[in-house]
Amino acid sequence: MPDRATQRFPVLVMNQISASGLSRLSAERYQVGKDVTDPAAVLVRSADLHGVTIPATVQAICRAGAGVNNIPVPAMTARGVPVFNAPGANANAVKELVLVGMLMAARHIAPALDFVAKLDGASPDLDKKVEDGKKAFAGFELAGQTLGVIGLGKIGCLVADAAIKLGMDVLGFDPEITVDAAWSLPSQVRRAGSVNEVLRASRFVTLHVPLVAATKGLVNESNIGLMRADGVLLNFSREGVVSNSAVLDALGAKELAHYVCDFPEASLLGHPKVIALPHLGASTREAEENCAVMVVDQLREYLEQGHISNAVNFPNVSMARESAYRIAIANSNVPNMLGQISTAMAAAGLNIHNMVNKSRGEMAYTLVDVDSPVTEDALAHIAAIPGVLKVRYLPVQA
Ligand SMILES: NC(=O)C1=CN([C@@H]2O[C@H](COP(=O)(O)OP(=O)(O)OC[C@H]3O[C@@H](n4cnc5c(N)ncnc54)[C@H](O)[C@@H]3O)[C@@H](O)[C@H]2O)C=CC1
Ligand SMILES: O=C(O)C(=O)COP(=O)(O)O
Repeated sequence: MPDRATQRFPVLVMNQISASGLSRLSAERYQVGKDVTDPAAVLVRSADLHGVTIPATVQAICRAGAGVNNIPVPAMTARGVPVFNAPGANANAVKELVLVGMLMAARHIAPALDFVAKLDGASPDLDKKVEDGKKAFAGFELAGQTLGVIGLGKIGCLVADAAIKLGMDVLGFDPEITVDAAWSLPSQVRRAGSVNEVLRASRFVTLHVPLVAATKGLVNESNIGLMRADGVLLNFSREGVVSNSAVLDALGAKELAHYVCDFPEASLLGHPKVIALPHLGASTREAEENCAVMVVDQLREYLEQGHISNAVNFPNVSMARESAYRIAIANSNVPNMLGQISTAMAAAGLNIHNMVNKSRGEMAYTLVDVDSPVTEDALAHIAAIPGVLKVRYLPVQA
């Protein structure tokens, strides 16, 4: 039987994850790398895990970022595997890039830079060319303009707040806004009743929703025409939230002034009215560190103590340790699971010292501290109960 208290957890790293986070995985307890086999956990950013075989050894997937559309969450839920993310850890980075995007569009920064790059430095009338040329790039100011924010989560709220501070008029829409998010918003943010209302009323519209079935093509052929002809659409959310063909048609018909996005899909490349960045929203040192530290700490708590925080498919669960012998069980949220689990424990001679059970949707999670060591046989009996998805034994390290 392996000594579970001293075993090292193999952690597979699938993207560039900040060393500030990775360094929190001690060499005594973790084996971290791009080539580890039989991983206990996967650390990932945007790598697409759909269609990838995720080994049966995996106990957790950690997204060092916000969006989890690259991860097969329902399949992981069915296996009792939590998918962690880092809510808010990169929100400021995205907010700042949204401000860049608005300013780039309003002040014609990309063509202006292009104009300057093409100037002949040896020309005797360089100054005159600059002064003559600049009128082509005259823009407008953000102050006084209306910004529509669709999705008032971690990023949308920061964008709304920054825009208010810049003197903009902000209109927000989020049918599922959380109480915390609502409290964090400046009182000046006006509430819209629909996406269409935002599109109609705003000079700038910025999207900060996750890519899910309900947000696929949120801005599309049928509603993009509601935007002002001098309007600017910003998409730092996900490519699929906007129909690129609808955008290109609207730009071509002069029914939209600019499309600013973080997703340079082929059809957008080279278009003079498209400002496309290479998915740079979260690519700051600070955001990368924040995300990595957050998910790594959540992972350690999960692997070593069984605690769960910020999993998108599990409830938050924690329980102070009062015994060295802890069992963590993920199971379907159906009747009589706890009864069967405690019966199996009693049959194995285990006395329950303390326990906590929480559920979220179809998933339930139980931490049980017992008074004596747990045998592999007892764990196998619990694992065999129909509806139990994963059982882990987490004894305290000697
Ligand atoms: N470009 C980049 O590098 C980055 C992009 N993102 C993207 O931004 C998304 C949002 O990130 P966060 O603000 O951190 O997430 P969040 O979960 O804090 O906020 C998302 C908000 O969207 C709202 N929402 C969902 N469906 C909606 C709908 N149909 N209409 C209006 N609101 C709706 C939710 O209620 C929630 O308040 C991520 O899911 C990800 O796709 C996030 C970070 C970096
Ligand atoms: O956090 C997110 O949702 C992002 O889109 C950031 O992606 P990245 O970690 O930079 O690959």
